Amino acid sequence: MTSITEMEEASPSIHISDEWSEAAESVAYDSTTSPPPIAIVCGPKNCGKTTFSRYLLNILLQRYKRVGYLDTDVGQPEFTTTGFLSLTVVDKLTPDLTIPCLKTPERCFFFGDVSSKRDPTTYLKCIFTLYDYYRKEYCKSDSPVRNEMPLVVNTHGWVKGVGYDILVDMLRHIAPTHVVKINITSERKNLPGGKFWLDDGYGGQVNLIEINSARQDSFNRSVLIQKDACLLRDLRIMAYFRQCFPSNLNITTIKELANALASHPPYQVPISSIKIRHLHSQVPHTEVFYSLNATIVGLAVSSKQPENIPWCVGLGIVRGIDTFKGLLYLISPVPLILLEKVDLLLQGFIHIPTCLLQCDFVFTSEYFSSATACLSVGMANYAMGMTQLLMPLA
Ligand SMILES: Nc1ncnc2c1ncn2[C@@H]1O[C@H](COP(=O)(O)OP(=O)(O)OP(=O)(O)O)[C@@H](O)[C@H]1O
Repeated sequence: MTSITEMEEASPSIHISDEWSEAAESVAYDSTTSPPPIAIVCGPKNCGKTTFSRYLLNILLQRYKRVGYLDTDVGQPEFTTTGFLSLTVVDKLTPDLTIPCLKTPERCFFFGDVSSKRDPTTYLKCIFTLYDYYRKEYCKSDSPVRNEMPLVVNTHGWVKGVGYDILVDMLRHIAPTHVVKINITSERKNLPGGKFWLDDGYGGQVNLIEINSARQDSFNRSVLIQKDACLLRDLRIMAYFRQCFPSNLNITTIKELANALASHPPYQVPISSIKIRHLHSQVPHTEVFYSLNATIVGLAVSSKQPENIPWCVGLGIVRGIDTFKGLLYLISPVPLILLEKVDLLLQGFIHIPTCLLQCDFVFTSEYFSSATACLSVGMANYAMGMTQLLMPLA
């Protein structure tokens, strides 16, 4: 197993100050919390929340066999692509803290947007449901101690206005054992001091640990790098669909990925077997297929209770729709065994990266219909794919 020293050597550009390492140790080895700790990491945008959360995850893995990671940063999640809210169980150290990696979450929801702004209520409902699932599965009072699992919650950096209210609601619902608050030098951008989310008179036990964002040298210069959020999102989506192909297949450029996706045999999904839901917009009934073609959709399993948000198993690209045959063609790395459970496609605002579309990844110019069957270069690619027929979904 990789040790922490090896890990720090593997990511030399990451600076772990004494303050950071003491904070992580005090969460992991806090003797006052007999059940495993539940730690929320919060602070303004780009202050190092994700970097600290990853580091904390590794420190906890030295003591616990596995650690839960509740990712509430819907714009730039750690182990999934943009638009997801997820609970992932991690049982291996991350060797390089600078490289994000995709993991299959234990449970996830497709929120379908890069920010919670458009629908804070649903956003919070997803997070509360994920947290309640964690409590039910890993904090049962009658469960053996070894089944208990600590939890790290990474949060979004929107800490003013509605973003602040959302964070307070999250903190109150989760009632963590530890809150790690990261401050930056620009004080007005920081969260309020103290246990800002608690009402006066709260009797519960919570440890607030305040730390500063990382500084790198004797001049106390910040190491924070402004990220290109759009680029990171696109890279995440491309890495996700790269999983459609074996890792030993030589796909190193965006063009190669676009070509590979263009000739990848899609799944055939009978339109009659699925429902379509638009998450943040209303689409007239007659436009549903137009709006779906050449888009990314969340692949979900609808719940028997309509008030419940449907669990999601992954993403797919709608490659084309043939209304004449009643089939929808879908590309997805999700294994067939999981896809068979999918009966709901969720459409949000997560788009196919433009750089992929600028290459050879051509779509049918419009969805098929009896009246408008058309043949284009894209169609030829597409038809080639169809010769290697895949199982239809149940
Ligand atoms: N301790 C550190 N050492 C080196 N670089 C760091 C450190 N902390 C943060 N950074 C760099 O600063 C940038 C922002 O860090 P990070 O992504 O962890 O912040 P964040 O608070 O999660 O951001 P956001 O609010 O956008 O989600 C990243 O490029 C990261 O590599």
